[in-house]
Amino acid sequence: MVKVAVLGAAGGIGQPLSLLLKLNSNITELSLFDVVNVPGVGADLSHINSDASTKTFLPSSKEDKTALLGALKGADLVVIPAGVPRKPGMTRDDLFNINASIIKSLAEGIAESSPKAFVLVISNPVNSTVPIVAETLKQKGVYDPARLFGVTTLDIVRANTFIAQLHPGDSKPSDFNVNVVGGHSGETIVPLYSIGSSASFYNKLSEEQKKELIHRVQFGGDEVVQAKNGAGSATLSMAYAGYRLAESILKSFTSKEEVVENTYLNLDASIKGAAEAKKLVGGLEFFSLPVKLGKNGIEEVKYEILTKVSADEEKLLAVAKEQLAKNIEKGVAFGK
Ligand SMILES: NC(=O)C1=CN([C@@H]2O[C@H](COP(=O)(O)OP(=O)(O)OC[C@H]3O[C@@H](n4cnc5c(N)ncnc54)[C@H](O)[C@@H]3O)[C@@H](O)[C@H]2O)C=CC1
Ligand SMILES: O=C([O-])CC(=O)C(=O)O
Repeated sequence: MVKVAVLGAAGGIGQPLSLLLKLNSNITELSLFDVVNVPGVGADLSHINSDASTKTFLPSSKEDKTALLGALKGADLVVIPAGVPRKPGMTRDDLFNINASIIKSLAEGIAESSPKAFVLVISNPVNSTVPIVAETLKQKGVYDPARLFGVTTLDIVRANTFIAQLHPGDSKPSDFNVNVVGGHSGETIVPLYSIGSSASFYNKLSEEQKKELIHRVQFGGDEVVQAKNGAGSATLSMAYAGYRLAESILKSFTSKEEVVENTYLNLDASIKGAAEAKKLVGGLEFFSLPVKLGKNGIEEVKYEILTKVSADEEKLLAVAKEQLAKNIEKGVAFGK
């Protein structure tokens, strides 16, 4: 029995993400929460003849907390794409003022109704919203850092696609699983193309092409924001990426093989490898890195990758760390 709750289920990401989750045979119950339109989304999905049951929860007023608490009750995994997306000319940090309080109130609901759930945070700015959730759960005395995941999977998905596009004929996107570390906005996103199966392809590029490729991964979100021209940001590719992380987590419960994904996590000393990682990232409390997944959440941080980076990547990391420190501080201060 696996219950998954989607908070913000009627949105641009929430709808296709809920569709993908409805198709997952490991999920028995899908719980859809939003402040608008969610009954229609639920009715539509409920006709699909996959086995997960579908329930919807819509608050009757701003003060009504029962819908959220009902949606979350007994949830094993909670995915949060609730909040506002960017318009052209905005940074992810510009979303902080609106999304920070949305995230905080949702985290309070989680603390009350599903304190043991795995929480996957999609809402931007991820660099700050994840610390907000951590602080909120800490205050409520239910925080387990191994169960909190900032969703940065879209950066990896993009990094794989964009390098393959530079080598048409001799590679395809599915050949790659590029490590992208750091955070999830602009220069805090650091693709480590020099490591693993991407290295030989990356090394064939000119210096100019390398720079352009890294910039494209760091600012890939802007491409979609501009193309949508005021109608929002990435939703379909994001639903795919969020689903990939959720699916991997569920798979890790029963898999005999190691399941590893990248996530923006709290480098808390209770997690194996986190103290080593924290030292390597200059003491930052949050950072996206590959982690080993399992029944209890994040079982181990694969920090070794940080010891293998090239001199150029080291420079990118220095910039990322400086910006991340500010984003984390802002989230922690708000969460408190
Ligand atoms: N982590 C990542 O890689 C990515 C993150 N995002 C972020 O995801 C968020 C959602 O994006 P979209 O789905 O495109 O936006 P959207 O506006 O289409 O959908 C957001 C949904 O959240 C709902 N919502 C608002 N307040 C709520 C609350 N208090 N409780 C529950 N639901 C609430 C809205 O009613 C709406 O249905 C944005 O913050 C966006 O920046 C987007 C793409 C990639
Ligand atoms: O760019 C945005 O605002 C949405 C996002 O996080 C992404 O597409 O990576």
